[in-house]
Amino acid sequence: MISQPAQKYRRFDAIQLPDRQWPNVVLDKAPIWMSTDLRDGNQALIDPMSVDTKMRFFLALVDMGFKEIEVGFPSASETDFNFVRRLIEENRIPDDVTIEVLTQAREDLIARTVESLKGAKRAILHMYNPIAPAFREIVYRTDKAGVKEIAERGTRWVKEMTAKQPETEWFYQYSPETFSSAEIEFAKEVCDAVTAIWQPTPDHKMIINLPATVEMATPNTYADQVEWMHRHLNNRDSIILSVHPHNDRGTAVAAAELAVMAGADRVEGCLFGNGERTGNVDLITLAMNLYSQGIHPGVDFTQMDQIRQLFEETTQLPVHPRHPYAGELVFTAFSGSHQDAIKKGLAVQKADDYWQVPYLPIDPADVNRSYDAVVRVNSQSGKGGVSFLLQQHAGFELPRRLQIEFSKVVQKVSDSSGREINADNIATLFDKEYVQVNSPYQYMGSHIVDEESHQVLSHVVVKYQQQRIELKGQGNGPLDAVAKAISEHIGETVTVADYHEHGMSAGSDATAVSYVEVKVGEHATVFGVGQDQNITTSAIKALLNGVNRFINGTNPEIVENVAAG
Ligand SMILES: CC(=O)SCCNC(=O)CCNC(=O)[C@H](O)C(C)(C)COP(=O)(O)OP(=O)(O)OC[C@H]1O[C@@H](n2cnc3c(N)ncnc32)[C@H](O)[C@@H]1OP(=O)(O)O
Ligand SMILES: CC(C)C(=O)C(=O)O
Repeated sequence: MISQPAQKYRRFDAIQLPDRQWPNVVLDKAPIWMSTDLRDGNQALIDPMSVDTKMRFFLALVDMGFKEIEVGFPSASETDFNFVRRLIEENRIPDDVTIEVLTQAREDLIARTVESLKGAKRAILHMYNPIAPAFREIVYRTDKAGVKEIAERGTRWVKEMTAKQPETEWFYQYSPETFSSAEIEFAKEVCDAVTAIWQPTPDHKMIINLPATVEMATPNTYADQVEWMHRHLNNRDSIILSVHPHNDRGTAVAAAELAVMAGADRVEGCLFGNGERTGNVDLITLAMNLYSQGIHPGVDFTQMDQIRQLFEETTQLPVHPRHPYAGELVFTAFSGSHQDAIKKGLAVQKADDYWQVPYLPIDPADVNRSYDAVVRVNSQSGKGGVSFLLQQHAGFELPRRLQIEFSKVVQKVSDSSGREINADNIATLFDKEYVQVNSPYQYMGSHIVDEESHQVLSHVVVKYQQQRIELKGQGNGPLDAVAKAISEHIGETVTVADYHEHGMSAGSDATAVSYVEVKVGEHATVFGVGQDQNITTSAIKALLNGVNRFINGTNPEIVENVAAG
């Protein structure tokens, strides 16, 4: 980069439109969409699509609900010509879909284009020629009158040649290419001249398409240009005003949205923003932005993952994992506070209420993504994410303090590996840490006697140092009685600080899970978790597991005491 960019680059001169109306417009319906994936998208690929690949893409676009599809540049290559022929001859174009093809304003190319469409029921013939100063001077070496004449002459050829194929219902689209950098009055002059030749009517409109062939300025500047044309074009009621934003400055989506507010009826673009250089405007983001505001876009991206796969296979281009609405990671939260808010939001979100889950602009289920993928855990995650995954994948509903305790266990593992830890690993870690803790006390069986005095007698058989021993205790409930029995054996008072339980699944396989927070002497509490078909047994196991964890982890000298008998 140079230190004085002003010596090399000029500021773009915005048009003057002080009475602009578009900032106050609220969008309440979708524009007409035109997919140019098979033309502008295709011409930008390293390896352009074959006829078969184009057919696969075309049929997918039809399934998504696109009604206007630019299928190629048939005068440019045999592939595109043959593709158009196949579409027509194999009757692949549904009655409510109109195909479009592009041509330069050259007689031979227009003739070949019209020939490619023989037998089509309906077609949009799209002709373009550049009109901006740099193109006039550098590419055409002509003046304004020269490029206007190219547009007029081309339109006359299109009119004459299409008239000779009356079995097709023809629609004409004209693009003053490089509109974004052209003098606005001159753009109008050329478009009006073309319109005067074609003579559209309100019942049979033509399309005037205003390309930001290269995105030149901020989106509000493009919106001003579009509003100016919308207000000044002749025969506006006979014109479908279309926009074709490119993404050179990374603001094509905003430019398209503001352009529609400024009066555009139609938007041309590509899936995932494919197209020349930095791409055409991304139709998926545009449509989903409308959807997220409660406006149905008229195209359907429910099968988002399949659409992404189709796109990647046919274009050989990867979709960025952060691509709005579609990327692999866009419904995923790693960070603790996000996970916490999402988990709470999902828990209270009602199916028939307005969507308001924090951090998720739309319901992932609407694009066939599952909640499972929403929360992912690494060293930036907190208790919310960990317990959400454990609940989703293994059914455990941890009490709050256990959530806090276990998330530290998970964080230790993810911190030391430096990697994401998935739901299966979390479930395994939980099982190992809290449930399968069979030493020094391994539960073998129990006998609980409920006396009339409301005192409970427990006899718990455990395996301890390779031997079966029986621990006996008396308390005012089964857990209390077992706690007393263990207290006696380890020589420290064991109490139950907190207790939670829930069922794990319905039917004959139903098991109960118990979470017992154990306090030994004056030490900090620890949790144990037990699972069993019998709820009392699950609670006793949880208590033993808590004591085992305490002995193993917190207080090794008790192990020695216990071992010494
Ligand atoms: C912004 C866009 O995306 S526009 C679409 C761009 N897409 C494509 O170009 C893909 C397909 N194109 C092609 O394969 C080729 O350009 C072809 C086959 C159509 C034509 O190829 P060629 O005849 O070799 O011409 P080429 O494309 O190089 O064009 C150069 C000539 O056409 C003229 N020309 C370029 N665009 C246009 C136009 N829209 N209308 C009229 N003439 C044009 C140029 O001034 C130049 O004329 P010159 O030879 O007298 O100097
Ligand atoms: C042909 C036109 C519409 C085009 O692709 C562009 O200007 O980007």
